[in-house]
Amino acid sequence: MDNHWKRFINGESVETDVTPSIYRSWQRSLEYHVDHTLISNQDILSMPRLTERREAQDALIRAGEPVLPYIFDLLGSKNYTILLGDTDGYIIEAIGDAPFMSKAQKVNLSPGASWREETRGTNAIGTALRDNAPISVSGWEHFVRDNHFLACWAAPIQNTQGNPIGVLDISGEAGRDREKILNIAMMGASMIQKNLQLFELENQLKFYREGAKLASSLLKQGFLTIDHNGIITNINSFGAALLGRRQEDIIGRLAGEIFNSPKGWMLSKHSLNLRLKDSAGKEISSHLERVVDNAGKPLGAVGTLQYNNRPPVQTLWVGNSQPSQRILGKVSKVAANNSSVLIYGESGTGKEIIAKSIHQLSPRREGPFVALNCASLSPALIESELFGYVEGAFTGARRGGKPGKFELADQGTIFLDEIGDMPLNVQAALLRVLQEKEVSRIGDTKTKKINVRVIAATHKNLNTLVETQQFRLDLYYRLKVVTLELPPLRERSEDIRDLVPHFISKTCESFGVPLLGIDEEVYSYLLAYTWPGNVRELENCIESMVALADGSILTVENLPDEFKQTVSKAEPTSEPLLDQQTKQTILYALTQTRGKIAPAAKILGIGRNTLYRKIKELNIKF
Ligand SMILES: Nc1ncnc2c1ncn2[C@@H]1O[C@H](COP(=O)(O)OP(=O)(O)OP(=O)(O)O)[C@@H](O)[C@H]1O
Repeated sequence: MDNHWKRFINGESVETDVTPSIYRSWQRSLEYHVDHTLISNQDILSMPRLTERREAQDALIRAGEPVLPYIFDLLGSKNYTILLGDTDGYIIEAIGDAPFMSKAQKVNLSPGASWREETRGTNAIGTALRDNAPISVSGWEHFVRDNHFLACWAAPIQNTQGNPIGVLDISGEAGRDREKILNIAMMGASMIQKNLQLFELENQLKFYREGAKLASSLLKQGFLTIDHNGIITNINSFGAALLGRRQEDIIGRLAGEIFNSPKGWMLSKHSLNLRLKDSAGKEISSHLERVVDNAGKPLGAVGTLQYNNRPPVQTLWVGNSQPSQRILGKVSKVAANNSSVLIYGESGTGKEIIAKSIHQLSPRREGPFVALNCASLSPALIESELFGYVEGAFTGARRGGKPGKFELADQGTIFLDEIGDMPLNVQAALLRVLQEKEVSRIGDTKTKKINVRVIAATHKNLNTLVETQQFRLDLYYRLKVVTLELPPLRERSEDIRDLVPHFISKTCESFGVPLLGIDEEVYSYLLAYTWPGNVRELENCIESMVALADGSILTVENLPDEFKQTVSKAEPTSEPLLDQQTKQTILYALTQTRGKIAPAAKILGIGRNTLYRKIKELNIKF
C-alpha cells in the first residue's frame, strides 16, 4: 500500500485514499520542505540541553514515572518503546525493549530528539501534538521513507483547559494491531494527566496547610485544627500559651482530653462553645466549628481560643459589699483612660488584684502587666530591675544585659507595689521616665521610647513621707492623678461570706481534693476576727483549714487557734471583744512602723499620747 505514499510524493492526488489527518500532515510536511528520503539530524539536543529540558519538565516526568513501565507490561510482548515527549516534541523519557530501542535510535527515535512535524514530517508524536488529538501513524504513513519500518501510536497529554502539555507515544515494528494500542496510549496519557492533577492538588493542599499555619501564627487569638478522628493536628503558639502548654504537647492529642468536648460531638451537626481555664485559673472560651465535605460528612473542625470577654474584674475580685461595689465602680471608670493610679490599702487588701483588673479592663489589656514590689528589693537592685542594664554596666551584670520592667511593660501596665519604699535616687529616675516617656538602661547612652501606664500602691501614708522628705512631692503628684482606697477587710466583713467559699474551692482545686463544705459556726469566728493581714490572711486561714480537714466539712476544729480567741465561748475573765480588737489594730499599726509610736499613731488616726495611754491600759507588749 506504500503506493499511496509514492503517488503522493510524485505529486498525484491521493486525498480520498489516505486518512484525512495523515493527508493533511503530508501536505504540511511538503510545506516544511522535509526531505522524504533522509533521516534529519536536526533538532537533537546535547546532553546538557536535554538535562535542562528534563528539569523543566520535572512534573511531567514524575507523573509519567509509574505509567511508562505499566504500559510496557500491559503490552506483554516485547519490541516496543514507550516515549514521553514535551510540547516541542522533544523525547525526554524512554523505556522499552533493547533490540527495538537500538533500531529506533538509528532513526533518532530516542531521548534528546524532537519529533515535531517541521523536522521529521508526519509522525505520531509530532502530528498528535499538532492536531492535539490521538493518532496512529503506521509504516508508509510516515512522511520520511526511512521511518516506514515504524508503527507508532501517540496521545497528547492535556492540562485541565485541554491544551497539550506533552505527549505519550508507543512505537513498535510496522504491521501491528492499531486500534488496541492507540487505546492504550490514550489511557496512559490520561493516567499521566490524573497524576499531574494530583500533584497540583497536593501543592494546593500544602499551600493551604502551610498558609493556614503561617496565618494562625500571626493571630492574637488561639487557633487550632482537629481532624475527623478528633485529634488536634495543629495549634498556634498563642493558643498553646493560653492553655499553658507547649504546642508539641498538644498536637497529636485527642481534642476531648484538652477541651472536655463531649464524645461524638463532630457528628452532631453543631458548633460547640466551651469554657476552659488557663493555668492561672482565668476563664478561656473556645469556639469549635465543624468542616464538612459535600455530603455533609465531617472532615474535621477548626477552633478559636480566647480569654473570656466578660469583664475580668468580676472574675478576679470577689466580694459584693458596699465598699467593694464602690471600688469596682471606680475601677471600671479609671480603666478607660490612661492616667496614673495610686492605690492605698493595708497589706493583703487586694491592691495587686485591683491593679490587674484596671489593666485588664483597659484598652491595654492585650499588652503586658508587669509587677514590681519595691519593698522586696535592695535599693541598688530596684534601679536595675526597673530600668535594666547593659552588659558590663556593673560587676555581676549579666552577659548581653537585661531589659528592665519598664521596657518589658511597654504598651502595657507597670504595677509598682510598696512605692513608699522606693529610695529617693530611684524616685528621681522614675520621675524622669514618667516625664520623658523614655527609658535608658543603666550604663547605656541610648534611650528607648516607651508607652506604659503606671499603677502604684502603698500601705504607707505618702503625705507623711513627703512631709518627712522620704518621698518626692513632684513624683507624688504624678502618681496620684487618681487615688483608690481599699478598705481593710474588717471594714467590709460582708465580703467574707463570698471570699470563704471562693478560697475553699480555689484551695480544693489546687490540692486536687473534692470540694469541702463549711460549718456555719466557723463564720461567727471569721466575722468577729479583725484580720490585720486582710484578705491574704483569710486566704491563708482557709488554706490551712483545708489542709487539716479530715471530713467533708470544715469545722471550728480545723480553725487555727489565733482565729478562735475572738469568739471563744469565753471564760468570764476574758477581755471584752472591743478591747481585743483595739489591741490587735494597735499591734498591727506598731508592726507596720516597726514599733515607732508617732507614725503608728498617724496610721491609727489618733494622737501620740492617746496611743501611749491605750498601750498602757490594754497592756500591749511589743
Ligand atoms: N477581693 C478579692 N477577691 C479574691 N481574692 C483576693 C481579693 N483580695 C485579695 N485577694 C487575694 O489575697 C491575696 C493578696 O492580694 P494582693 O496581693 O492583691 O494584695 P496586696 O494589697 O497587693 O498585698 P501587698 O500589699 O501585701 O502586696 C492574693 O492571693 C489575692 O488573690
